[in-house]
Amino acid sequence: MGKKYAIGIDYGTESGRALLVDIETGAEVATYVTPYTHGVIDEALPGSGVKLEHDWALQHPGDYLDVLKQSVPEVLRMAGAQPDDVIGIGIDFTACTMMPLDRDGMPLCLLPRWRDNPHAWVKLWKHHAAQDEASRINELAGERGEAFLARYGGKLSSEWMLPKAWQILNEAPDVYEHTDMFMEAADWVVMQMTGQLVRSSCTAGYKGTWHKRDGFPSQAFLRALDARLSSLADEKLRGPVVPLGAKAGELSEAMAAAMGLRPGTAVAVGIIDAHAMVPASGVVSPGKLVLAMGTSTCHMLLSDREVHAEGIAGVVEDGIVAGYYGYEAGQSAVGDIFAWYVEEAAPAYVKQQAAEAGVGVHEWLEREASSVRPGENGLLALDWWNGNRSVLMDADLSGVIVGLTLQTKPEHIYRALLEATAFGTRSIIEAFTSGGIAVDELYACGGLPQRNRLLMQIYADVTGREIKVANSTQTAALGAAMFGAVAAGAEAGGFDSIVEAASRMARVREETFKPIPEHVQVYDLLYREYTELHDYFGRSGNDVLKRLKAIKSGYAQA
Ligand SMILES: Nc1ncnc2c1ncn2[C@@H]1O[C@H](COP(=O)(O)OP(=O)(O)O)[C@@H](O)[C@H]1O
Ligand SMILES: O=C(CO)[C@@H](O)[C@@H](O)COP(=O)(O)O
Repeated sequence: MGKKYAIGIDYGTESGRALLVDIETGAEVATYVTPYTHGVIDEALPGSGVKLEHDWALQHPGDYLDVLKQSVPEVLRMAGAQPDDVIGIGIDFTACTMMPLDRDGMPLCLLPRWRDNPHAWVKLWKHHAAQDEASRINELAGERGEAFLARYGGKLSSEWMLPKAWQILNEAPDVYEHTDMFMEAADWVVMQMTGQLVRSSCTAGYKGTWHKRDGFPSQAFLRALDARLSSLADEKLRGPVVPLGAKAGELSEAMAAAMGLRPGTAVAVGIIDAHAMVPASGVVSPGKLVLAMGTSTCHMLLSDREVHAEGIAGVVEDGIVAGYYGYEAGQSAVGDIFAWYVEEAAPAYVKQQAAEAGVGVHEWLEREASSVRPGENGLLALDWWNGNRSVLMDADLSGVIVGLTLQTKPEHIYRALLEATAFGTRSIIEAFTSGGIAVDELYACGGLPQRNRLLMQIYADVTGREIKVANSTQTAALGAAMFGAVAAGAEAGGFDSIVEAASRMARVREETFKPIPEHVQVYDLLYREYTELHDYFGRSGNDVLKRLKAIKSGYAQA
């Protein structure tokens, strides 16, 4: 029998990547990235040029289909694989990345009547303009003692489905009215491939406030929020919610032709990108915190107990691996903060010296920052460049750096930003442990661990824990491919469970990052200061960040 492959397609923030994986060995045979033509739309709509307000982040659904049509044939070509060799496809996606569809499943933004209306477009996970709606949902759910709230750490994020759908209703009631269904992009792409309306229990559970036994928030709650919302769950979020690991359907004739695959190939239920990385890091049992580190960081943990605590962005039964409660927490910006510094704030001489040294700006800054000892830069930063998703769950917060002097150098600031994200991760670990969920080991995956060794050493030093690193550089795509192999099933040459797939296809590197005791000591002191600053700016010690935002928003509305 010839080789059998699964394809994983990872839909990130800026691009989509297909990965062809050998099912027998987990070897990553070929990978191809298709950048989204329209990227992240955060200033003006393509075509019409309609301006967007602060905190908006949209995408073009056509870009997702381009990934299927370009990246998939390309990996087959690169590997010299035949369509019959591919037994399953899985996709992972950023979430909550949602869109309004008409009765034919067409995204409204693709229809001439709606394309000039920003609310007709895909709202990307980091669209943060629904904070008012999120705050009101949290307030009312708290007053009514709604059971769902506790599963989301006491606060829904403005990134989640409910605030985003309500923002559409508030600001564009005609778009809301015309919407037949709201759908996660992950589910929409699966529907394009298979023709089946299937909602993933992972996206619905973490981002749609859906629960295995209780379903979506009740009609009574939705009505109390806004009478016009009362049928949201029954109508616009309708459709079967299907568990992870299941087959969503089979590749249609038309899509098989477009993707260069065999019609009937098994297609898995979609999964959130970060969550796909858990089994792809070899983690299928409790106590192992997985840090999916990229543009943002998501922290995932399995447990056999359900607890509710501040700082846990979501707990979903069977949400990652069947049989366990899957916990998620997260930082809305990590790599994005470093990118901001490199692109917007690093002085020209840094870029010039990096170019002269023949290295990238990140690499140059990493090298310079490596010779700064912990605490030596005299700086401390709060990692809220894109708001705070755990522990405070507040998109209106913004970044802070204290301790700047005339002697401060770019590498000092860069290091302070790396450290700030590590402190943010430590506060999430402490939220888990003080909530009663054990964190015994740390696993890192995603794009960052492979790119920045200093960052990983700082994480080991700040957390005081050894960090294992997933072997794959495309952890999310590997996880998606593993789910594709499970959707195909053992009879077709795949697997019957994700646990089996992980034992065959996933592994960690031999090298780990170990904490350096002297660094740990200094970072313990600095973490105490971080916590002070965190509570001062984040827990109403001083609302200056919100007042600044209000003044800024005044200009946007003028
Ligand atoms: N050497 C580096 N050091 C720190 N951050 C980096 C480095 N190279 C890239 N980044 C950041 O990593 C992020 C991309 O991470 P990746 O995991 O590839 O993407 P995504 O999270 O969208 O899937 C970007 O925000 C980028 O700025
Ligand atoms: O919110 C989640 C997962 O819950 C992610 O999709 C989101 O943070 C985006 O992740 P990336 O950093 O772009 O991989």
